[in-house]
Amino acid sequence: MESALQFYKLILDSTSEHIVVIDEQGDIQFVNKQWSNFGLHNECTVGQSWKGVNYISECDKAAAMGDEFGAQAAMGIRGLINQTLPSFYFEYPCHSPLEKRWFMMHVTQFELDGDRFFIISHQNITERKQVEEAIANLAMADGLTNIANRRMFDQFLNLEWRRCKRLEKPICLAIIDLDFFKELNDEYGHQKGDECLKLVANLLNGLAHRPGDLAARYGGEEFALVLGDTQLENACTFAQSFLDQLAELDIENINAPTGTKLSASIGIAELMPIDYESEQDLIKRADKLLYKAKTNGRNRIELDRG
Ligand SMILES: Nc1nc2c(ncn2[C@@H]2O[C@H](COP(=O)(O)OP(=O)(O)OP(=O)(O)O)[C@@H](O)[C@H]2O)c(=O)[nH]1
Repeated sequence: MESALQFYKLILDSTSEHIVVIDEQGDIQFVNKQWSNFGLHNECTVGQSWKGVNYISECDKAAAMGDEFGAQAAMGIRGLINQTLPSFYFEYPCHSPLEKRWFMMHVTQFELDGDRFFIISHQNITERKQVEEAIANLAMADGLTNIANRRMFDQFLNLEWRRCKRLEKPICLAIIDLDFFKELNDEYGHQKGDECLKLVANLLNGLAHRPGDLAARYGGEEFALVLGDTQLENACTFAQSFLDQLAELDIENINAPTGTKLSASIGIAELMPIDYESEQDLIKRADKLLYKAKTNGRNRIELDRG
């Protein structure tokens, strides 16, 4: 009997999952070695001295301190205890100061001599999450310039528009189009054109500092700069700084009818989202202003406040 118990304990201690078993009140009845070790290495005192500890109360305490994952865990476990859920599973981040980590929590149950017990296992799924994040980033980045692509731009602008609406703050959008880029491609080749697009993307990305800012490739030789919670005057300063830096790069475009260097035209619109239907109003305005900058001679900024 003793050796059979030892046998099963060794199996549970050898698995990579962190396992804890609780009773119907939430009191911990068993933990495996991985669970204790995780507590030990993460300054969690419950890991070693788990006897008499109520797991659900620990989740509730974490939830009360603002940990939404603690709240979710407690809700799932209670769902099994109340028999409103057959099993429960969720994924949560658990980052340490040194590394990003994610875990999957899975709760199942068993009965012994009329008593119900609940097995809560935690599995490290960091590698899978990292792959998912990398794929998501690839889907959001422009393949040539590595800045945000159109899809990312659309999502970001929608979120930022809604944030500024809630805050009753203005939002600016600058659409930037390189002048006579066809002439540059035709004269110096497509590869040189690609290099220029990367340089331009770098300049714009350097201007997007705050969490509400985003530089994106909007189309072929068109870029966009979203500046949330920003006044038109400040957006104009950014745009002028971009034109100055582009001029400093001194990129030849010998056949451009307006000069011999690569330049850009910019349309900037500022709107208060609370006064408008959607972010499409902002795009339409910035587009119109870009058209105005093109027809007014290029290498310039046209701006307007709604
Ligand atoms: N090298 C390169 N060129 C691109 C890329 N995407 C778009 N283009 C080129 O950008 C040029 C855009 O031409 P147009 O729309 O006529 O615009 P433009 O010559 O810049 O003239 P304006 O905008 O009127 O000043 C075309 O020659 C496209 O082939 C790209 O990824 N790489």
